[in-house]
Amino acid sequence: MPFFALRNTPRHYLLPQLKLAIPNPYPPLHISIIRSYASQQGATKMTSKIEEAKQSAARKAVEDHFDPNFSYVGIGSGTTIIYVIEAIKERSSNPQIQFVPTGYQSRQAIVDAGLKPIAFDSLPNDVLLDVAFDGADEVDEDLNCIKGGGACLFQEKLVAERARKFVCVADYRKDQPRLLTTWPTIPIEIAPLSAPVVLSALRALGSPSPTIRSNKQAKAGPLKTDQDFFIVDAPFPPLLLPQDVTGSGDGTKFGEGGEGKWEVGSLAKRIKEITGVLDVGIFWGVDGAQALKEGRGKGGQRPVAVYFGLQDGRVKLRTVETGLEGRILD
Ligand SMILES: O=C[C@H](O)[C@H](O)[C@H](O)COP(=O)(O)O
Repeated sequence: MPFFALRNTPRHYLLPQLKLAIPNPYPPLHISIIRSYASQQGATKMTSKIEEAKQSAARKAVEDHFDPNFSYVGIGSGTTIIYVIEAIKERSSNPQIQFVPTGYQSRQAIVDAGLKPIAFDSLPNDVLLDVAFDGADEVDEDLNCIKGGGACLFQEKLVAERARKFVCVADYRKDQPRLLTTWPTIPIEIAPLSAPVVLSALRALGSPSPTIRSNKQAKAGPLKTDQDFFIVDAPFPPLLLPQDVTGSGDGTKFGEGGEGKWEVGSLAKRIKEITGVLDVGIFWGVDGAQALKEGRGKGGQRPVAVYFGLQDGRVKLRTVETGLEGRILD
């Protein structure tokens, strides 16, 4: 079904319809041969398409939001941010710029690129970062993000909130109408001792099977974050936006967990309230531009702009103004 045909459909009805069935064009006998060849070829092609998409989005984001005269720049974590650093290096050799990392990997990447790192807690009190760049695991229509797929979220949130603007860079897979459309779980950083309490609180909120993330080798036990904490991955049904939420006939507010349905902000708040939770991998609320306008003296968790690298090499920019459709950049 073409997307434009769905545009007037209320979003919470639309989500299940996006799971399209793809017919198999090959007869059964040929399937295994084709599969092994295609999976090798396909995986390589797919990976390079994704990497190209990340790189072109990073280039555009840096072109639009980085100025070599900046003093402080936040650098997120993950695979996409490496292309951001690369693009910054191409544009600037100003040794005065200080780069604020969001964890171990991020700091290493800054140092490896020959840039100057400064720890978050060494920043002068009155300083706001000129910009913070970071990736995301999924971004919804209102630019709320899921982050923490690579186990970094707490420091990323600190840095995003300390920046005048958070600019997000991602590939086409992350561009979705609602959070938890294709990304399956909400990453949550917790104190190890609180694990049983947090898991049962999450079940009570409607998450069917929250799990503690393991290291790649399961025998190495739970994965530890940069804070030496655990990550819990909690599945929930796709998250609603405020515009999806309507009062139901019996006076209960839709989006507060009834029938397992949650609105983004309501769920983020409820999870954050659980004792033992350091932070939640939902970046929501005001963005940097709104926060500064309201005189909050700090930035916001939500990006002011998201650059998505597309499969065809172009880049799509989404802001609150462009809506889900976004704007294709030249
Ligand atoms: O935990 C990791 C961070 O939140 C990343 O920014 C996020 O997972 C996106 O990572 P990538 O750029 O590798 O897709």
